[in-house]
Formats: sequence, structure tokens, C-alpha cells
Amino acid sequence: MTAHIAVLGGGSFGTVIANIMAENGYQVRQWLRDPEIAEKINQTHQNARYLPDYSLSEQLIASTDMEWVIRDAEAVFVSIPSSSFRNVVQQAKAWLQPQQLLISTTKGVEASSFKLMSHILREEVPNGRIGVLSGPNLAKEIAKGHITASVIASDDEALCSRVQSILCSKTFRAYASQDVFGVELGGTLKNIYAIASGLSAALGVGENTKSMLITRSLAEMSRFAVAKGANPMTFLGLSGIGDLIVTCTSPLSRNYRVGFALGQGKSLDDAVTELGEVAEGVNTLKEVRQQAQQYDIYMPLVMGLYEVVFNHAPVKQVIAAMMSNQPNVDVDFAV
Ligand SMILES: NC(=O)c1ccc[n+]([C@@H]2O[C@H](COP(=O)([O-])OP(=O)(O)OC[C@H]3O[C@@H](n4cnc5c(N)ncnc54)[C@H](O)[C@@H]3O)[C@@H](O)[C@H]2O)c1
Ligand SMILES: O=P(O)(O)OC[C@H](O)CO
Repeated sequence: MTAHIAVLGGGSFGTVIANIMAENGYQVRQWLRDPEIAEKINQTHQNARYLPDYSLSEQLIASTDMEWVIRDAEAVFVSIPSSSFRNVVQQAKAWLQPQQLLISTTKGVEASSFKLMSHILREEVPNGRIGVLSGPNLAKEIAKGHITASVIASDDEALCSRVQSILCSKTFRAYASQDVFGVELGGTLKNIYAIASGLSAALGVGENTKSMLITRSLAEMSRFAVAKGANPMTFLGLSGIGDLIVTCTSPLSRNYRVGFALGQGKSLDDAVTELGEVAEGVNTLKEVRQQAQQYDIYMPLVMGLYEVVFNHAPVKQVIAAMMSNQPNVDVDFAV
């Protein structure tokens, strides 16, 4: 019997990657918390809560039995929001084996510790074969069959090539990278700037402004990466500029939608509640601002957005203050 693939998490991204692999011919077991939803998925082959109208392969079986899902799986994809990621991995540890491939798809940071998800995997499963999947991957577009590319990052080359062959299909490509930190950092930071982009779109800004915002976001991300010892060149790839573009321009992005709602005058609580799904950028904004202050990293967009999102500062006042800053060099991290 060939080994199956496990996916932890019943949300939109866990479901689309589980289904890609099932359609590629693998037996896939997807773990989720809610027995009613699991039963519904198995009966209807749809995940109506997150991806209505998306037909799931019969090779994908949902279950609340974590042991059954993980035991003897060849690879385990963890697609759980960062707020619950460590908790779920701690539950999973009882059945994880060192030879299994363990891949995070989560683009967030642990509150207060500033640990990315691969750090958590390394701490909880010290002898694990660990990777990170990240890129411009709106789940709802993948569900519609739009051609999509992602990056599998690991220092374990065999893991990268195995994940590439498990995931690649007629409409999905996975490129490899050995820069786990850079890939993961890009996917995490871009959510902050998607909130800023959604907010500015709601204010009716022009195309010049949108372009400036995305490009200065990349400059700010790169400055942060250099200060934290990451390689900013990785941001030139799919997991950096690629993901920044899609998340800062698409109303399908949950982070963009939170920003748009804020720009319409809604409160943060209302924006997040109406969304009903995870918007990692809200916590990431808080954590990155703290890091920027602690390590004295110049991040005017993060600082300004924080004031708007958490301190109710008037957007016009924040923009006016930013516009009065002395413009510095364009691509400063390369100087
Ligand atoms: N949706 C996308 O387009 C997309 C694309 C790439 C990466 N991601 C990343 O994937 C991660 C997961 O996102 P998503 O889109 O699947 O989120 P989602 O909001 O669609 O779903 C989250 C899922 O996690 C489950 N969950 C939350 N806490 C849990 C816990 N303690 N135990 C068990 N299950 C729990 C929820 O029940 C839900 O099924 C995020 O970090 C996101 O950044 C999402
Ligand atoms: O919907 P978002 O804002 O969480 O973005 C989803 C993906 O990260 C886009 O690549």
C-alpha cells in the first residue's frame, strides 16, 4: 500500500492543496476539528463553508481523528492559522515520525515570540524534515483552476523535489528554494502591506499611488529582512514580490479586505468579524512594529498603518506626516 498524504486544517488553503494532491492521484487525509463539517465533506465532496461550488476529489477524506490522518503519512502539510499553529503541532507530535515530510503553509508569526512557523516546527519536532510552502496563492483562484505557482523552501533538497512532484499539476507549479527564512518572511510580511493597499483602495487612490505603495512596501520588507539576517534577494521571487503583488491588488485577499473595510470607516473588530476567516496581517503588523522599534528599523508604512489600525489615527493625518518625511534613496538595501 502506498503512503497517503496528510493535511492539517479544514480552511480554504488546506482544502485546495489537499484537493490538488488528491487530483494528482494521492490518497489524502484532511484533519479538521468539526465532525459535522468532516462528515459533510465526505458525503458531498465539497467544503461549503470555505469553498462553495468547488468539487473535491473522492480521494480526499476528511476526519477528526488526527492519529488516523497522520500515522504512516508520507508528508504532513500544516495549514492552521498562526494563532493555533503551535497548539495543533503539539497535538500532532504524538504521531509524527522523523522520516515524514513536514510542511507549513501558514503565513504568519507567533504572537509575542516573533517566531515563524518553521521555527515552531523545528522547536516542536527537532528531528523533523521541515519545509515551507509560500507564494501568490489565493485559494479561491486555485479552486477555480487558474494557473498558479508557489515555492517549496527547505534545506532538505529531497523534500523539495518530492513536494514538487506531489503538488505539480496542469495548473499548479511549485518552484524550489533553499532559503526557508526568506521565503517564509516574504509570505508573512506582505500581509501587512495588503491591509495598507486595501485601505488606500477604499480611499480611491490613483494608480501612481498604488504602484508607489507596493514598491515602497518591498523596500521596507527588504530593510526588515536585512536587519533580521534574511536574504532580501529572495523577495524578487514568487514568495516575495509575487505574493506582494497578488495580495496588494486582489479583493480576494482577506488582508486586503480588512484594509478596505477600515478605509470605509469600519472598526477593526467589525472588519475582522465580517471577514469570518483569518487575516494574518493584523497580528503581523503588531509584531513587526514591535520588532522595528526594538531593533531600530526604519519602517514608516508599518508605523503609520499601526497608528491607523490600532490607535484610530486619522488616515489623512498619517499620510500627511509620511509625505513630510525626507525622501531617502530608492533601493537602499543594495547601496
Ligand atoms: N486562503 C488562502 O488563499 C491562503 C493561501 C496561502 C496561504 N494561506 C495561509 O494558510 C493559513 C491557513 O489559512 P486558510 O486560508 O486555510 O484559513 P481559513 O481561515 O480559511 O481556515 C482556517 C482553518 O483553521 C482551522 N482552525 C483554526 N484554529 C484551529 C485549531 N485550534 N485547531 C484546529 N483547526 C483550527 C479553522 O477551523 C479553519 O478550518 C494562513 O496562515 C494563511 O496565511 C492561505
Ligand atoms: O487572503 P490572504 O490575504 O490571507 O492572502 C492569501 C494568500 O496568502 C495569497 O498568496
